[in-house]
Amino acid sequence: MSDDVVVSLEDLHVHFENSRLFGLKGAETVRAVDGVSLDVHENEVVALVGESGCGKTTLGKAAIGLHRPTAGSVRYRGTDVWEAKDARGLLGGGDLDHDFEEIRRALQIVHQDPEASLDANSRIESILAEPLRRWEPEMSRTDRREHVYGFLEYVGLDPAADFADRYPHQLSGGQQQRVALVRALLMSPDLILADEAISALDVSLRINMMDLMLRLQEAVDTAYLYITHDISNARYVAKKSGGRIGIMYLGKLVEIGPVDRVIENPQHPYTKALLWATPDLASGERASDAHGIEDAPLRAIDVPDAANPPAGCPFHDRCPEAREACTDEMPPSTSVESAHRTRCFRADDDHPYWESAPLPDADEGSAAKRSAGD
Ligand SMILES: Nc1ncnc2c1ncn2[C@@H]1O[C@H](COP(=O)(O)OP(=O)(O)OP(=O)(O)O)[C@@H](O)[C@H]1O
Repeated sequence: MSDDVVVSLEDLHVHFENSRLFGLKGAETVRAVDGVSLDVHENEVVALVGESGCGKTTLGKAAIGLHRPTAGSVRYRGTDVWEAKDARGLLGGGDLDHDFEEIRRALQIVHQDPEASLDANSRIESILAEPLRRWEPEMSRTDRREHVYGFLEYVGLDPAADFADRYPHQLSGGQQQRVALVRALLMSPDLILADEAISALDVSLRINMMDLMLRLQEAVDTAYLYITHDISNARYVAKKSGGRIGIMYLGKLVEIGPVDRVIENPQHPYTKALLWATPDLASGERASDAHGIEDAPLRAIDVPDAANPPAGCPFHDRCPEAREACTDEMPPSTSVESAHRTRCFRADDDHPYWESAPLPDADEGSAAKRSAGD
């Protein structure tokens, strides 16, 4: 992993004010992202996983400058993205190292639904030439076409001239997604937010698409923030690229680290629950077998309301290891081993957590086991 950080999130919060009952009962605040710090390095793949509504998309969009933080910061190579945006048009661009146009070009997105993201009324060649016209105005028409055709062939849309001449609806979902990927790559981005980029594709095409994304990543030197609700996919892309996996729960990044460490030595009880629930992508085995977990390691199945999360650690009401201490405050980010970090008191052997009482219906067996170990 390069030491150069492309995007840095520091104590990032993105909150939404939603009106309740059509405005009749005031507003509620959804803490979609609630205090996340994360650095994404050059050429790195960071796969973010979590249940629906945990804030993955909001975090990803904030990381590429599409959501303004409620608090905290998003920096591109050291420049505050929103300072750069607000400085647009100012004389000297606010004296920032990177202006907003440069940042916008450097941070790209590939959406879940490629058809919706491609202009239905334009041919593929025109869709792909447009960013080049904008960002490489010096490029001749012939060079632009050569560039576009080269990329189309590289992603398997061959003969390129044939695909270039089609409209998006004349392509399959997998072909559309490859066009969307090419469009992002033509900007020579530093980071691509791939938001559930394969989940709309047939299962049989998903591995091909993940492999293609990784091949392109190496070819054009970009980093990926890869968002998925499926830990098997996250593991696949992170493992193949030597990247990291981050686990989100109700707006918090509860665990992050190199893929093997997170998968083979999960620290957060929520990560263990996700692994338990997920059949292995390659072998079809449940990870639970590897961890020897017999029953679902959860006290409650339902995810709490994002507008009204439990106090303290938001996972405590589902966590089989929860104790009184977990109801008071959110655990800090604690290092388990070099780059592997978790936000759980259990990572700190000296934390008062170990002396506090297990919650009434928590898994007393595992709590007692730990006490005996002490
Ligand atoms: N523009 C918005 N206005 C109000 N609330 C929003 C907005 N966008 C997201 N939310 C809320 O913020 C929370 C996080 O949503 P987000 O889409 O980031 O989660 P996610 O993990 O990406 O979920 P999914 O996998 O279902 O897309 C959810 O409770 C969602 O309803």
